[in-house]
Amino acid sequence: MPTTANRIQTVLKTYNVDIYYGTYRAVTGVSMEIPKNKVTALIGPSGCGKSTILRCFNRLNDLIQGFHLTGKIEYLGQDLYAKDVDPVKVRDEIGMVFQRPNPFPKSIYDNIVYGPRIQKDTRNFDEIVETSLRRAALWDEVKDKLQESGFSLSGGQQQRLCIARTIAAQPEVILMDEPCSALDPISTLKVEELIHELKEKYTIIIVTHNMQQATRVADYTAFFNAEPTPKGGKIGYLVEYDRTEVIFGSPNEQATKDYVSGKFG
Ligand SMILES: Nc1ncnc2c1ncn2[C@@H]1O[C@H](COP(=O)(O)OP(=O)(O)OP(=O)(O)O)[C@@H](O)[C@H]1O
Repeated sequence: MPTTANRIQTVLKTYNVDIYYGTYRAVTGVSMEIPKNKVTALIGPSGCGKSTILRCFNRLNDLIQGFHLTGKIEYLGQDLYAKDVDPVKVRDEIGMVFQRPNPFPKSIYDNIVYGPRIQKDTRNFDEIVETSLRRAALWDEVKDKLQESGFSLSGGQQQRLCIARTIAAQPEVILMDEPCSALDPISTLKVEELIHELKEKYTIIIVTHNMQQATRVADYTAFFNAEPTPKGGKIGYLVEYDRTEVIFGSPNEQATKDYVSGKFG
């Protein structure tokens, strides 16, 4: 477990977190630590709360009416939900890449500098654009057409543009919610290679339905499951969290074994 590896620095830590939408408790009792400069995958059957948890890490659920959580989430040792924490700043430090590429209806260049412009960033914008696109492994493909629309790119390029846009805000953590589910196999491979490179500089948490993808990209994997509730709903919980090779090779829990061997999902 990441918890026992003293040398690994923890970036995010959850303490017995329960997450509610109104009176409905979607997720219960999640305690986990996210190690720095590693890729952590969240896997589990549909509805077990993977995206719900992911969105709590950058306070994106705040935008949903009725959302609240109990327990605690710490980011670099600070309470992420403390009253004086600005959720907009949190989202710069903990960026998000979504399932479907969502470039803004602007040029490639303006997509990248969108955040820095709002933040009144004093860095040189040309440099931000080049560095972010290079880190997202897209520079060579777009350097001669920076003023063209982000929509002129292929789906896979658009997703790398969105990753570059996230990088331009200088995040510490990048959250990815099924970032390859709308991409073809070759674009998927490129994004997976990129994830490998990005972890040198960033901490990555990825939700994926694709178990091969988890084994390819993740250092650690958290398996979530859901139990039916008496009221007919489902409640999600963390079953097992360990190094990816343990989760897929010799998990401790029977449910993990069954899930990773495809017995349910
Ligand atoms: N905005 C919302 N309002 C109310 N309930 C929600 C909302 N978002 C998610 N839920 C509920 O919370 C539970 C967990 O959903 P979530 O999307 O986090 O699961 P998931 O594991 O990511 O699922 P999937 O793999 O299908 O994307 C589900 O029962 C879902 O219906």
